Amino acid sequence: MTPYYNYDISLLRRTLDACLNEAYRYGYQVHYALKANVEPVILHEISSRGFGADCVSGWEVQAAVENGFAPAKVVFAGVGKSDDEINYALEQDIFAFNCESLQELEVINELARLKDKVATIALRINPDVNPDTHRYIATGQKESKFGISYTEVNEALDKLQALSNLRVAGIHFHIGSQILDMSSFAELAHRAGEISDWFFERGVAIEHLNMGGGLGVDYLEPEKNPIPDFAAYFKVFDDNLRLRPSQKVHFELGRSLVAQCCELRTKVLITKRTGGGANFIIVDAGMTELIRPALYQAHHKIVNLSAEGECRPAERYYIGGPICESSDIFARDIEFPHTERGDILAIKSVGAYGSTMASNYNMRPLAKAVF
Ligand SMILES: Cc1ncc(COP(=O)(O)O)c(C=O)c1O
Ligand SMILES: N[C@@H](CCCC[NH3+])C(=O)O
Repeated sequence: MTPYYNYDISLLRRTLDACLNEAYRYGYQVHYALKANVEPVILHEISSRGFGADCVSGWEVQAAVENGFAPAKVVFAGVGKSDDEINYALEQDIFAFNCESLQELEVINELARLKDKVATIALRINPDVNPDTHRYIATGQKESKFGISYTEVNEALDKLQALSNLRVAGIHFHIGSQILDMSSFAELAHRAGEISDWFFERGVAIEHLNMGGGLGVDYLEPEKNPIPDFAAYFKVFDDNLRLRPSQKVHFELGRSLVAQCCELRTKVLITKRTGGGANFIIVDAGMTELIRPALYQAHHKIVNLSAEGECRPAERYYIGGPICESSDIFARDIEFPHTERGDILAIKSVGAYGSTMASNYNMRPLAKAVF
């Protein structure tokens, strides 16, 4: 039955409660970013606690609504939304569209007009903050494809005068993912306050400031730090984000809520030595179940469950999957207990961007989940 995703629902619940306790302290609303994980069991755990949803496609909006998230707490971002996706979200009366370009403002306005509706929107503004993370998952520098740039905000305001089927209620930011350096969030909070003031000075009352997501997790020592430091994270915003009366702050957290509650269990198929002398373990999971190492050189801790409680000598190993790609490698030259064909390994911290980024490449079936 390997490979399969093995979930720890108790850890998920503790993580969600820790997040909510800290967010409530400041009256913050957290929307769960569905792109991280869309297992219905997981979605129900999250929606039943009152989290909102952050979606990046019409299908995610549908999954959110079908799995208990209130449409009035759904936000819909995305640099390219199709008319069908926008129409579906309009019919659901979602909380806000996070708009990422001037052209998108016109498109949503027109589709709302055809339905005789007024769509609530937030402008996703690219704050030009460059966090310390892999360049493929940084999203808020000025070269990024996401959001409306600083230089276009004046033009956006002019355009909005004529778009009577839109109501601008918020501003939205998302600087990237797997960010552990709180100073990037402090910089974002300052920038967001300045931008909100800029709108007020021009007669646009910003009701909500959406800070996006991005809080990172400990991939090196997941057992030591299973629950991210939500207290420090929200405090940075409380300390650095200057609010006007009645303004609300929203977040879109994905990884930090679900990454640690799942491991990928996989069986050793082959052990072999390459011509270059590398000692290889080939397992039955591959980049089809977890693409993060191949795509971002991401590190995931791996343990040999079969060796637990045994006294096996340590060796140096490469651990890879069966996929016909040289990048299908989970770990390179790591110290690991002596491993044999048939052993079961656990690849940790795969609850976020594991199953949602899975593929059928090499005609492999999607792996099952066990809770
Ligand atoms: C717009 C937006 N919001 C929220 C998230 C969730 O990010 P994370 O999983 O890092 O919290 C992402 C993904 O990076 C995103 O693109
Ligand atoms: N998929 C990425 C994060 C990007 C999230 C979407 N903006 C990861 O696995 O780390």
